[in-house]
Amino acid sequence: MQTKEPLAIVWLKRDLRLQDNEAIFNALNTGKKVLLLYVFEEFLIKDPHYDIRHWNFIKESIIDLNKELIQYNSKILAVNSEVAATINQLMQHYHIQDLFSHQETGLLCTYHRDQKITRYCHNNLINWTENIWNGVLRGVQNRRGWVGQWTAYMESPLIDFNPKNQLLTIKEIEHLETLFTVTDLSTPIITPIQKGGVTEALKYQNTFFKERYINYTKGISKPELAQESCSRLSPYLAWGNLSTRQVWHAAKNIRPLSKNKKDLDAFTSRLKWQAHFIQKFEMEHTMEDSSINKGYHMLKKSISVKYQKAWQTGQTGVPMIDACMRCLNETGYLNFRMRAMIVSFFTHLLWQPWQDCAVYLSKMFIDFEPGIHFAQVQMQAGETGINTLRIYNPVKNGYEFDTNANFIRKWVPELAHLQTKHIHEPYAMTPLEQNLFNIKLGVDYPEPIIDLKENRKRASKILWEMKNDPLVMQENDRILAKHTLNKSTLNIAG
Ligand SMILES: Cc1cc2nc3c(=O)[nH]c(=O)nc-3n(C[C@H](O)[C@H](O)[C@H](O)COP(=O)(O)OP(=O)(O)OC[C@H]3O[C@@H](n4cnc5c(N)ncnc54)[C@H](O)[C@@H]3O)c2cc1C
Repeated sequence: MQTKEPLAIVWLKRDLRLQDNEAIFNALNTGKKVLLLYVFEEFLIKDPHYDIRHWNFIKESIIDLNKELIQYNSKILAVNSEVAATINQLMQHYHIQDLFSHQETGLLCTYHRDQKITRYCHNNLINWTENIWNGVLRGVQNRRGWVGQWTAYMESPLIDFNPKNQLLTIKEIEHLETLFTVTDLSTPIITPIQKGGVTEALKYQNTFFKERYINYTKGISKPELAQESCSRLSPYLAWGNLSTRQVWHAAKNIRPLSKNKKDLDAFTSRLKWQAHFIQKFEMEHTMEDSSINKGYHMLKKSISVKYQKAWQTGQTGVPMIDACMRCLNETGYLNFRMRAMIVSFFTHLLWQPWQDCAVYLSKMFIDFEPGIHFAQVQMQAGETGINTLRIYNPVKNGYEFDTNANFIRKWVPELAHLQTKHIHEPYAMTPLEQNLFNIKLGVDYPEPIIDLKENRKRASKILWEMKNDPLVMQENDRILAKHTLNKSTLNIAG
């Protein structure tokens, strides 16, 4: 009987890079032949949190990796299948005892899939080694010592990619492809959404550290300026084209000569927030569809399809909200403050459940990262109990952060010809002014779908009262004990 050649498999997920990839490093360390595998899983493709834009980003990332892998005469095996079924097929040709991947802090459906894979590996005598993802720790009960461990992880050396002829060759992979439905990796060439891949990620990183970061704090809340002055690294971090540790090291390297250390430090502190929120989700996975503070489970809101549709499509009659939603739908990006504002509008002013808004936004954000996303949506909805309740006034935010209304002009072109004050508050125009400026509210642009002042009052009253509810307060203590960090440790200096 012919013996099969041993093969170690790297199951790529949200770690679509070769450098500083511990799963690949560990697989190569076995000394065996190594296959890099990406499985496009049907259950995830169909999951309501995901959109075609995410799968295109992943495909672009794989194409980019394949370009890099040509020099090693290899490529990624990308198939439409299930992970266990894929390994089963591969076992027809190879002796498989080793599977490597990063730990995933993902949706409940990926947790259940991982439980299945654990059983599968156990039954098939496969060792599944999962390594830490960006400093997020598994199985911890509280945050004692967390910052120290996270910092030590970030400060540790980057891992080099050095395959020494171990990767399966292109020819061998093409032979394997005959066993599978191979994924069609083609994607639209021109798109307003950030493209995936390490090459793109490095372009954003390099331009940011070269000059863009200088305006980081000045621009972070402004929807137009933030597009330039923020790093725009979030999708590359979320899908792992870059590890957080790579970005951390790059920031540290330029710091000694930087004349804008304040901006640089404001940026690197966000990298710590990233892990902080994902860690929270890792320790509180029910946050995907229930409020972390159980006291808010009694808060019931009735669903309005009309309101939700108007919000999703940017037709609420509140220009700043409509501009944000249209921009997000088209580009997959919004800066932090505007994300917070659209959540507040949906949950407070439209009085809709945060869960519905979380699902829609996860589809639209090209950087959808479950750990950050659910925690942030709940925080902005005011359902954590421990955070300050903020009900954003979209008109005030418009005047403050889009002072000349350029952002609204761009995304709500039907208002572009108006004077700035009318762009911010078109509903305040008299019939005579509407006539004069050639616009008819309710025809050319919607009247506001709600009364901003009244709805704000209602939300404020209910949510402030709930803060004193005994269960909310009891839950506050639990959350603080389990998840909070010393505030000063969230800022890094030097
Ligand atoms: C309702 C809501 C949902 C969000 N959902 C996501 C999400 O799914 N994925 C995601 O990456 N970010 C999310 N954020 C956080 C933040 O808005 C984005 O990370 C940021 O706008 C991305 O742009 P950037 O890469 O230019 O950020 P930069 O300001 O340049 O920050 C650098 C990196 O730090 C991390 N970061 C920045 N701000 C935060 C924050 N407040 N909390 C945690 N990490 C942060 C991100 O990884 C980001 O790429 C959400 C915020 C809100 C209010």
